[in-house]
Amino acid sequence: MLSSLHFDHVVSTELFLAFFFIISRLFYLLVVKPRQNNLSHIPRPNQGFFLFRLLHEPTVRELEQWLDELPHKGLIRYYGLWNQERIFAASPEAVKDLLVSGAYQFVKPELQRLLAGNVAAEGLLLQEGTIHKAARKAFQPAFHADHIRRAYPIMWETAFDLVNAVTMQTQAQHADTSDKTGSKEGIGLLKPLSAASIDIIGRWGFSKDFNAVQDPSAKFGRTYIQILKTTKRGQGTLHQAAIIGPKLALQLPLRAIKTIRRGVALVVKTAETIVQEHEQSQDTNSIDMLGVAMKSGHFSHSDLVVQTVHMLAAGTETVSGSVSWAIHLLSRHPEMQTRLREEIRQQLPSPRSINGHLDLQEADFAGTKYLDAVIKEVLRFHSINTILWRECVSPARILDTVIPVGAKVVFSPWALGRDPNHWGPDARTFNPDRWLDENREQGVCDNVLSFLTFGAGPRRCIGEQFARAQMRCLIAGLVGRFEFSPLAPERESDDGLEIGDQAALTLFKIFEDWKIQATEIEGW
Ligand code: HEM
Repeated sequence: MLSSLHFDHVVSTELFLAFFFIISRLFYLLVVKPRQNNLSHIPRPNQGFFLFRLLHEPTVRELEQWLDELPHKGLIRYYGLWNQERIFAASPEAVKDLLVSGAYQFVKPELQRLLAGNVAAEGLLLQEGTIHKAARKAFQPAFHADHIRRAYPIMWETAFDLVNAVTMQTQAQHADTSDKTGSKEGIGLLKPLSAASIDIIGRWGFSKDFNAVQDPSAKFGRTYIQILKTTKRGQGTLHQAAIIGPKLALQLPLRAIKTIRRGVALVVKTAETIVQEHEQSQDTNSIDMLGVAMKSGHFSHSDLVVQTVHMLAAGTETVSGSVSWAIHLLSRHPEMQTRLREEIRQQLPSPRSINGHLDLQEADFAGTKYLDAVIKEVLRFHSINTILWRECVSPARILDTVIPVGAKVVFSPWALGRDPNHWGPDARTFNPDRWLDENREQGVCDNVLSFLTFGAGPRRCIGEQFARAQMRCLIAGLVGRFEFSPLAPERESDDGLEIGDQAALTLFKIFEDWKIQATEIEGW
């Protein structure tokens, strides 16, 4: 009896100590640690009592609001999930210190490496230091202007496939509604757009025809679209995963995680086959992206497999998402859409008219000034990357502030690209003409580092010109042939929060059920 009492006493003391330890640890992590650095001079917005926002990670909307309302000298400090401190590089000068001079002192944080590494593999985007520098140098020739120029016929051919796929959807929709009320259901554009970006990188990058647009049931394209697809429920799960920590979340027996793992296994297997085929090929003049990277002699077999998986991820959703934004915005501005269609029809041959050899070249776009202005404006107004992250790994300076090791620093292509301080009072208006107006004071913006849609410095997007070229072809094909209009204009806005998830950690993810009305316009 006595020993049992003694045992109970010991257990309850241990429980009490464990409880006390957990509470003090939490108190230290949540309350003491966030205040333990010398960054308190950086202005901070009023975010309310910390217990009420413990599970909230501020969205790009909040960053934009703080840019407007909080007097600052280029840095803003705020608290995110679990009261963890973030330093927001809020001016082009601060961004320069972060991304240009401090490119290798600020690395991609663990969260991003874990999430991206599970889908996109540890390729160029996630490599650091000297390993990154050498890999980047080896890849650079593959993205040279001459090499991108050769991609135009491939991209135009894919745009042609895309136009046909959308035509089939609109015809099927008409057949469905012909005997009913004629109600508008719209078509889903995201899937064929994702398929087009998969086909383009397959054909240009790896000499591989995934045939994802023409055959939506083809296994590779179908699986890849499934991995990257975004639903409201899926985004909810992702937010919960961020709360409990991605390491733990990735171990949970969730259906979404199993689907992603299965999908990624197929992608890795496909990449392995692609690399093997290249290694066995007798064609020593191979000029696709992988062939050029192989010629550098820098990469081992397994490096090439990783980089192949990686390029597929980096170069698909970003492009399909940005084209989706373009179509959404043009659908809301019919006068701009008509002007663009007229230019496309005047300057470019219809994909239908060039039977057999769809041989469009970069030079054909010499006269499409308005198309290029629309693309620039879409990329500025709706950067697909909302907030990007860094972690300080060696003491560094941003402006006049010493940033301690371990600090999380963010920059926001979305918010800075729409900041009236750098783009003028109409910064939050979609206006492609700003890129054509030679009379604008100070040019389009006062500092090139206010445009961060492709990042900046030595880690700037290597695929930028390839992405811009794809946008030219895909938008020209679609707008040349179809008139797009919103399904429910009264519920939509240029900001487009209804078509995707702005709270996603890095990318603005377009929902797979986003629909739009498309009508074929004869004559091209
Ligand atoms: C509209 C389309 C695209 C956008 C908006 C975009 C945006 C970006 C941004 C912002 C970064 C820098 C990320 C950071 O600093 O944290 C980046 C890096 C990168 N992008 Fe893109 N990208 C696009 C298309 C592409 C394409 C088509 C490819 C390749 C096929 C590609 C490959 C990469 C790679 C490999 C990196 C890492 C570069 C490095 O760290 O050296 N991207 N991209």
